[in-house]
Amino acid sequence: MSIKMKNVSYIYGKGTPFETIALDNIDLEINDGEFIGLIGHTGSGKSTLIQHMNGLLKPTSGKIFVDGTDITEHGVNLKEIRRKVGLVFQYPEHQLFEETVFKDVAFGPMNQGVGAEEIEERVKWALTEVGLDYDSIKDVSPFELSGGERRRVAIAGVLSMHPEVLILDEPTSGLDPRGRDDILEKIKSLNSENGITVVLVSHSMEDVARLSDRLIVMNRGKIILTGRPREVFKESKLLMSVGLGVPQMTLLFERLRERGWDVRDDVLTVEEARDDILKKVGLDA
Ligand SMILES: Nc1ncnc2c1ncn2[C@@H]1O[C@H](COP(=O)(O)OP(=O)(O)OP(=O)(O)O)[C@@H](O)[C@H]1O
Repeated sequence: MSIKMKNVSYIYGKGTPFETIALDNIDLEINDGEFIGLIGHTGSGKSTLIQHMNGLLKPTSGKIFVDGTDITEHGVNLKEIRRKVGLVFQYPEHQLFEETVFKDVAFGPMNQGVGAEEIEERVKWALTEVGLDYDSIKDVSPFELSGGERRRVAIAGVLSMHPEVLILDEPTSGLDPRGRDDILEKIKSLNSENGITVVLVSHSMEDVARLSDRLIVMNRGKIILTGRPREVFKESKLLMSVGLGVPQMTLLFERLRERGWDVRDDVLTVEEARDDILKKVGLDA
């Protein structure tokens, strides 16, 4: 399923002294089946952008088309759009509230009037997709689970709606390295095996470089760069100028060290650091 934005702007607190232009004339096209990595410095507009993709926020001006339907028009079935375009917020496990894992994952389809038998099938499928064992976890209270398991249950709660697009805002934050890799692998397979279009918001250059077909780089409410990871990382000076250079690379090196990699401390230039990153994520060919 495709998402298209035309001249989209969004202003928080319009007409007040706190007015902030969070999106500034965005033109964007996400194609069916793509895996998009959305990156940008804190406050660049990533969260605001993704909330426009399923109609949670309405643009101050501009148009948004989901599968050809203009979702900014009056009378559009936004409930159906939100089913098709699933949004996983940061720390989604904070929104778990039911007594059992089953009830939590079943909540969305139940609200849509899906029949009991199909709900059970969907819950089973969604929990399996995120790497949890249905039989042993379905009757457990989400509050008895580990942080990583709760995160998976929350993602399963969006998957049970059978979305065609899955948007995730920093789905790995706060997880340990193994938990992070495991969740990212599942997300990648939802894209490559099930054909779900994915938009992944991440501060990890390593993750987006490895997983995405295409990167979108935001700065101050604008898209300043888009392209295949290899093309985007070539623009090291531009990335540096918008605060996306050295700190992310430092983080990447820390992560690689955590995994026992022998990482040099003496990276002197951005170009060297970039080449190192490209090599480590296998994009140096
Ligand atoms: N509810 C709000 N009210 C007013 N201003 C807001 C609100 N939410 C975000 N902003 C402002 O809009 C701009 C874009 O914020 P947004 O949260 O979309 O950025 P982001 O790239 O997702 O940041 P982060 O990486 O920290 O999540 C920032 O200047 C932010 O301060």
